[in-house]
This record gives sequence, C-alpha cells and structure tokens, in this order.
Amino acid sequence: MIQIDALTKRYGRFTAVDNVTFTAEPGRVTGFLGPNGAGKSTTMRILVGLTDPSSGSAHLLGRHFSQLPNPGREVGVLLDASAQHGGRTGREILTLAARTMGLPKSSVAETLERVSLTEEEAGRRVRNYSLGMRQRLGIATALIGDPEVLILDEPANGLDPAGIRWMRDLLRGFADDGGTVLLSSHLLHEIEVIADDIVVIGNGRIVAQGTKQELLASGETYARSSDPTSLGRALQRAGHTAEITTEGAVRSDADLTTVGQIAFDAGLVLSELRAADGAGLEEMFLQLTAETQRDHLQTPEGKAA
Ligand SMILES: Nc1ncnc2c1ncn2[C@@H]1O[C@H](COP(=O)(O)OP(=O)(O)OP(=O)(O)O)[C@@H](O)[C@H]1O
Repeated sequence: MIQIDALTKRYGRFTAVDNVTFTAEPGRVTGFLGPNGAGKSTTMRILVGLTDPSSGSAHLLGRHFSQLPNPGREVGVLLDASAQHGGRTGREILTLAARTMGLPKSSVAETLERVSLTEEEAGRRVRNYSLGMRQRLGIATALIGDPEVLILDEPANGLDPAGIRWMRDLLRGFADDGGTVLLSSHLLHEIEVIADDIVVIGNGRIVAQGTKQELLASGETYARSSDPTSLGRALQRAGHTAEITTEGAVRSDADLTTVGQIAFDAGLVLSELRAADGAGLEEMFLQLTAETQRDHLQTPEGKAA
C-alpha cells in the first residue's frame, strides 16, 4: 500500500507538488493522471527516495523507501525506461538486478518470458532496443524481485497496441493477486480501461480523485417513460432540471429515488431508470485540467475555450 500525505515539493519559489494526499490500495490499480509538468514524476521520485520532499510524507508498505530492507523485493520501480546502461544487454541488466536482490539465476529467464522478450532480444545491447523493448525490459526489472508494489511512470509509452494490451493484462493480474499498482499516464483511455482508482493532478495539486465509477458518473439520472413531456414537467415543478433527449428519454439532475418518486406521484410508468452516462474520463480530464493545459482547448468553432 502507498500512502502520500500532504506532500509538497518546492524548487525555489516554484511549487512542483502542492499538498498532495492520496493512497493506492492493495488489489487495485491506481492511475495517476495529469498534463505535462503536473508533478507526477516528482511525486513518484519522492516516493522512491530519489528526491526529498519540502514537507509531507510518502510511505510504501508503512515505511519510507529508505527503510525497506530489500527494496527491489518489495517495490518494483520503472521511472525512466531510457535510463538503462546502453552498452549492456537486456540479460546482463536483469542478471545484475537478480544478483543485487539475491535471486536465483533462473529468475532472469522466467522474467524475460513474462515480459515477452526473446532470447535473441535479451542478447542485444540496450542502445539498440526500440522504446517498446526498453519499456518491457524496465517492467522486467521492476517485476523480477516479485514485489508487492509496482510504481510505473508512463509504462505504456512506446508500446504498440498489442504491447499495451499485454501490459494491461499483466498489471490487472498483478493487482488481482493482491499487489498494489501506481501508474502514471497521459494515455487517458488506458487509464480508463485499466485503473480502479484515479488521481488527477494539475499544477502540482490534486484536482479529482476517487474510484473510476465515481469519477465517470455524471451525477444525473436517465429515465424513460411513455410520457416524457409530463415527466419533464413534473421534475421541473419540483425544482429539478429536465431535458428530453433525442431518443425521447428524460435526463435530470434529480437522483434516482427522487425521479422514481416524482414519476410515481404523477402516476407515470417508468420503463427505464438509471444513472446517466458521464462524458467519459477524457472530457473530465480536459475540463479539470483546462487551466493547466499548455494548449488551449478548441471549441467546435475553432475558438480557444
Ligand atoms: N529539479 C528540478 N528543478 C526545478 N524544477 C523542477 C525540477 N524537477 C521538476 N521540476 C518542475 O516541476 C514541475 C513538475 O514536473 P514533473 O516532472 O513532476 O511533472 P510530470 O507531471 O511528471 O510531467 P510529464 O508528464 O511532462 O513528465 C515541472 O514544472 C518541472 O519543470
């Protein structure tokens, strides 16, 4: 489990991470979303002891990273897949990691297979690897010690669609086995598909967090009735919004119980009553971080929003 509490990092007068608090739970994949420069990497670097915070704390499995007796056996980390030594082969890098952690030699071949790097690829020098191969090797280095926690900064970067699906299945399996996963990404769709919990950060501050379901819920209700006009009027008389959709249903800001009660009181039969679909995580992400976006959002008319 990962606990970040009131974490702040200042560089001179600039605040890169501003009072950030969240947890990543075992058995769940937590997605850390934010535009460039939002503070994701800084938070992750503090978590693994590479950067000191100005204030606040970051704990893994109840301890500071530096207090973990054999960190690689407890926490798998991938911060920068390009940081590996280009002159070494993939197999050499994994062999060194295995030796440092006191793992048997067999763990190298097992992990290579787990990340689908072939024997021939494992024998090539890393400087000749594609970005996707570097990501696989980075994930292999994170996994080799069979840790309980995975911390991955943009792990989908450079992976092709099949690679992204592979990574998604791998992380899902890791969490289903009780592991804790924290991954950052700009790939909103990937986060939407894989994450159970989502933390959205902009300008160093958390702008939204919760379960995927909570964040994707629109807070509105969708109801179908044989007489949508009467239902809409009854809702409006009770002080709620009511919009008749193109398919003849009613969308309202009233909650499910209220819509059901108002329909009942008006003698209207409902054939469908459910939470209305949200606009999707991408829309939410763009809205929440609009102020911090470098590129202003464009309206359909082409004007900056
Ligand atoms: N050593 C440093 N000195 C000064 N400023 C820094 C330093 N490290 C990071 N920053 C600044 O802190 C802010 C947050 O950077 P960070 O790398 O954490 O963002 P990020 O969300 O990971 O972005 P990206 O998605 O682009 O990697 C940026 O404005 C960055 O320029």
